[in-house]
Amino acid sequence: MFEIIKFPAASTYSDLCERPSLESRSMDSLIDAIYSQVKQHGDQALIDYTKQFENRDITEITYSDSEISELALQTDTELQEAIRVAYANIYAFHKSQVLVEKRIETSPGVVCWQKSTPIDKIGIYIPGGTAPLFSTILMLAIPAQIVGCKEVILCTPGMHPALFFAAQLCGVTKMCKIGGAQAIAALALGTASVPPVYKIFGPGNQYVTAAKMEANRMGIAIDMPAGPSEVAIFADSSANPVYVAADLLSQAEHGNDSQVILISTDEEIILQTITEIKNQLETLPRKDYALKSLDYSKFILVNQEKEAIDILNTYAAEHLILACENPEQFADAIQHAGSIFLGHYTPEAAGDYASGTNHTLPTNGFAHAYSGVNLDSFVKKITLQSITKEGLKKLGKSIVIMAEAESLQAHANAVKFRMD
Ligand SMILES: NC(=O)c1ccc[n+]([C@@H]2O[C@H](COP(=O)([O-])OP(=O)(O)OC[C@H]3O[C@@H](n4cnc5c(N)ncnc54)[C@H](O)[C@@H]3O)[C@@H](O)[C@H]2O)c1
Ligand SMILES: N[C@H](CO)Cc1c[nH]c[nH+]1
Ligand SMILES: [Zn+2]
Repeated sequence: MFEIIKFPAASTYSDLCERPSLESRSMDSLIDAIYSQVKQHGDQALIDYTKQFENRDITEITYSDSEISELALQTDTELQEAIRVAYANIYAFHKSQVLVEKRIETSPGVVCWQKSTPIDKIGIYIPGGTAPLFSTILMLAIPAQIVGCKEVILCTPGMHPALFFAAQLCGVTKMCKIGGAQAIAALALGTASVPPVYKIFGPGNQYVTAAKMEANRMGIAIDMPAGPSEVAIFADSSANPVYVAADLLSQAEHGNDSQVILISTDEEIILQTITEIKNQLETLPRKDYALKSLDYSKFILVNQEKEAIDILNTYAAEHLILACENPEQFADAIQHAGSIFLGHYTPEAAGDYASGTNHTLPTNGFAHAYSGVNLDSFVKKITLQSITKEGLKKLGKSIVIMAEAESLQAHANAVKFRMD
């Protein structure tokens, strides 16, 4: 579990960058069955699955407004204040991402621009199987609130009062008592109680992820194929092993299949971090999850920073912490990662909760192609253009030549007739 891999002697890039395998094939028939039951039996299927998978009895699918208010009020006042602090920072960072309209005259008399409009109906999944991740509500409902999504349907199997407090604060319009693949199927297909949505957001376990992929195959947009949480840390000799160990454990405690990786140019830092992990594990309530995911962890000793950079760019971590002397310079060399945390006082937990950035990020190497959730995830961008008679006269010749070369005479005519 705590074996040190000496790079490059012992391993190839692909060995080092391997993830815990996700059992997606074996899941297919379960997901098909869940979708087909939800399609046929609607709310009743949701009630039955909630009993079967969670041993929870529900009679209604949605919470009433008064239930939400009563449960929200049970949130500890100190926690309410902490959530408000996080809300303000997340709001400010996401508000700064609003599209500023720019009209570009691409050629004389030809003006093009973009506007963004909200996705009217979205579903947000908030994991609640083993930990009530109310912070994820802030990450998904605040941007939706900023852009003005009309309906925000939240599904969670969790019951923590802060889930209800955060949902109220962020203007969630409907809250459902359901979790797992059945909740995603309900958002995709719609039932009497759950409206079908255009896009589904949110992380979750392998059942949730597989159900989101199925929704995507049906033509419903999803934020990204999110999977088990992961963190990679680069630590040089300036790093503090107590902090590094705490950061690694902060992801390892998420779930059995989380993956944590430490890369260092200093063997002593790795050894001290391993000792610290063992110490800190002793008092962790979720020690069992952390221990399991440490099975997938890697401790890699490199000779120079360049090797670390190459490994990290191949791995494309969901979170990358740079516990080194020159984090800005190091970050400049990173091309693939979900979110980067610079310096000894920037733990990933800050971004998980309250610094302002979004914590819904691409895992499993998807950071090679996907961005994390941001304001753009909640809008569509519409392009607009306006051309004057003079503008069309000038540009028209090129359009006609291209249209005729593509054998599309009607396209050419649409321009020609206006030029004549
Ligand atoms: N990538 C990210 O941004 C991110 C963020 C936070 C959490 N996560 C991940 O989210 C996950 C949360 O998982 P969780 O399990 O705690 O909560 P969850 O809410 O995702 O899943 C719980 C649901 O799974 C369903 N389920 C459980 N066992 C089942 C079975 N045998 N068959 C069918 N359905 C079953 C149940 O319906 C239950 O409601 C973790 O893996 C964590 O790492 C990822
Ligand atoms: N680290 C998780 C994303 O991978 C997000 C989270 C929520 N709460 C704590 N952490
Ligand atoms: Zn976390």
